[in-house]
Amino acid sequence: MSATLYDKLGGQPTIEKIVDDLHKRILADNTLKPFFANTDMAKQRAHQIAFFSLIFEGPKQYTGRPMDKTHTGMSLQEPHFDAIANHLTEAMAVGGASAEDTKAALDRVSSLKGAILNK
Ligand code: HEM
Repeated sequence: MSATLYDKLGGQPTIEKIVDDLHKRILADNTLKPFFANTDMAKQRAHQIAFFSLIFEGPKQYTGRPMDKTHTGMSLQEPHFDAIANHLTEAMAVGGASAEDTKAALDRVSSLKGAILNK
């Protein structure tokens, strides 16, 4: 059996590192930061780690809401999505992910774009 993307990335410790770096980048980005003004970032961290585990074929531990319900009413536009995708790409590079694994991860996240933008 071939390794899952979750395993190839380095499992839970790497996903945690990537999410921490991603959240640092999001909160340092003035176009994104306001969206998270009322968000409990500790809870968000746990949900994001669990969500990536789910879509990268790691352990199924996600108990958050589906992507369309979560992001409804935020008036999210394509540039918001692209900004987070770019921060994720950089966080993955810093986390030591290969270009191939980063592309595979971004492909999965991008397949959720319609749901996240509620379009
Ligand atoms: C790029 C792909 C994205 C993914 C994979 C993603 C994933 C998630 C996940 C897993 C949650 C937690 C859901 C829950 O707790 O039930 C969440 C919440 C949230 N997301 Fe996203 N998201 C994305 C894009 C965005 C964008 C572009 C924005 C706004 C700029 C955004 C803003 C938020 C906010 C504000 C919350 C927290 C809502 C709350 O406080 O309850 N997300 N997202």
